[in-house]
Amino acid sequence: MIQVPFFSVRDLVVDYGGVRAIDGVHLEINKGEIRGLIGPNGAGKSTFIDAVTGRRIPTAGQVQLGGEDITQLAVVARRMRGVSRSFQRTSIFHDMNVLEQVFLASHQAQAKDPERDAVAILEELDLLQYADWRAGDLGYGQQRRLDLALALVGSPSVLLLDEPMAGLTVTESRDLAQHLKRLARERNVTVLLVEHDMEVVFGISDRVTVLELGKPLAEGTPDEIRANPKVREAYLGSAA
Ligand SMILES: Nc1ncnc2c1ncn2[C@@H]1O[C@H](COP(=O)(O)OP(=O)(O)OP(=O)(O)O)[C@@H](O)[C@H]1O
Repeated sequence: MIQVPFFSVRDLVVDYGGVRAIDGVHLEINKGEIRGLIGPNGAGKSTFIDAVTGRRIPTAGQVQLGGEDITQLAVVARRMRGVSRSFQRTSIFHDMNVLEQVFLASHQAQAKDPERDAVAILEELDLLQYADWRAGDLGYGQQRRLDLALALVGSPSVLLLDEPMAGLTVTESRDLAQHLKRLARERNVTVLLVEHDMEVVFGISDRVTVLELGKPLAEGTPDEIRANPKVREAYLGSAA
């Protein structure tokens, strides 16, 4: 039996005026898979996430979810179909308390029972003990976990994470990575992880795609990508 990929992007092209930021990217991800997306600065990773989530309509190509073409849908319509994201910088509200903002986000995402959804997510991310804290009083590692909580409300089926470990210590990064891996498995979420911390990407991804100047350079298991001479030359350098 042929398995139809749960999530696919076909021949994607994205231009910013005269700059071609994504130039023919084709990518297929199975349900529940964690896919790492890496590449040097300016490779097009954030642009790729913007095009998949509807923040930027592509010049050409298609985005499909569960066989449905969602390329022309607006951000909110995609979120309702289960496409969620986090941003490079945290998008939390510092003056609002933790539970309140996860509850509101859950309500907005039209979860069946927003309060139950919010409490369950906070518990899974070890944040429930801070439920009545002002978010701005949390440590930075906890704030990034709150970011992940906000992206997980309403049980999305696809989660696109743009550098969720940015600014974290090594211990905090490893901790967030383990939470992410467990949540992806338990909730059967398909994850696209853009991250500069290679240990995290290689440690939790099922497969890794490498972009260079908007084009796909390589795809494979973490071991295959580590060993790929093209990738080592273009990106990982002698540190690989
Ligand atoms: N709003 C914009 N207007 C014009 N060009 C842009 C815009 N945003 C990004 N670009 C260009 O598109 C290309 C891809 O940028 P993008 O931010 O997607 O790369 P990235 O791989 O996410 O980089 P980084 O790792 O630094 O976040 C770069 O050449 C960048 O300069």
